[in-house]
Amino acid sequence: MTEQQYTALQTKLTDAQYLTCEMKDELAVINVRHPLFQAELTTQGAQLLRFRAQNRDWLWLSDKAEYKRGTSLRGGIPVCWPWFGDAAKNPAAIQTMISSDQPPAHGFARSHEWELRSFSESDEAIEIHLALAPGQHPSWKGDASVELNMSLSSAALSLQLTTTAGKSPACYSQALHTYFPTSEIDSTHIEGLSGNRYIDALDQWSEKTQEGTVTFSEETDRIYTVDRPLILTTPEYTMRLTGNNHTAVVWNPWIDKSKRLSQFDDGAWQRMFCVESANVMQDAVQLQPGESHTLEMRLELE
Ligand SMILES: O=P(O)(O)OC[C@H]1O[C@H](O)[C@H](O)[C@@H](O)[C@@H]1O
Repeated sequence: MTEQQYTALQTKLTDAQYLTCEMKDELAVINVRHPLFQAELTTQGAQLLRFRAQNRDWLWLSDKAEYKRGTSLRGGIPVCWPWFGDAAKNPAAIQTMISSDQPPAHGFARSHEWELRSFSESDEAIEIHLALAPGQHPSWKGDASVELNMSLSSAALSLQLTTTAGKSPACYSQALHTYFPTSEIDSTHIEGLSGNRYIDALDQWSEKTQEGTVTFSEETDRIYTVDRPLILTTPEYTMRLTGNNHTAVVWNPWIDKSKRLSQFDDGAWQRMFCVESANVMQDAVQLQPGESHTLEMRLELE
């Protein structure tokens, strides 16, 4: 973020009651200190890093997270857009939009600076609206724009990621890559996927069917078909995850991959898991010029 952008951010927040900003190492951070909940987000990537309400941390953030320009922080909710994961694994229509030989994993939105467009505050809730300006992304030929709305309250955390096609059609995949905390991965499970098809990225991308509850006992990297609310249970909490997406990625790096991950403690796989609200593979989005699509996700403690 340039000095000019940071000054603009400070000016926008001058009259805010519960929002302040500061520089943490290389990144601008917005702190939310509401009587009922607290949060922290970076304008880079429009990444929510922490959310605390009802005496619980709802998101996991790595102890080794680095506030560096051009790199997504490990934890919170990175925004993956306009492709998910390895670009080469995306549908052909998405790959043709990419103009780089070495496209970054999960697209570029998570490592680019976003702009705080507006916010609103009340006794119960705060809304924060951020946007990534179109036309400044060397690795992509598209001209679509993307905006993220965060709705924070003590009852629910909800995000809406809206893409609007420009003058040309848009085809993209995306995910709100949520990191959840747990004190014990062995006692953590996900309900709501039984009987659903999934692609196992760790078994040559073969298709399988989920039988019963999803538990973690090895490295896990799967793209599930979703058709109902997901219930996440850890020793500390039960959370309900809903949305309008038809795919979700479930991920835990387990022991070996943890050692290779950036900003990640070797033992951190025991204390986190990801359930990513996504539109990937067959659920990728196609828009005609001027059309919009919104990916919605909502979290509530049970
Ligand atoms: O390390 P990152 O680029 O942030 O990716 C972290 C993880 O994201 C997703 O869950 C993918 O399915 C995984 O294959 C990947 O390892």
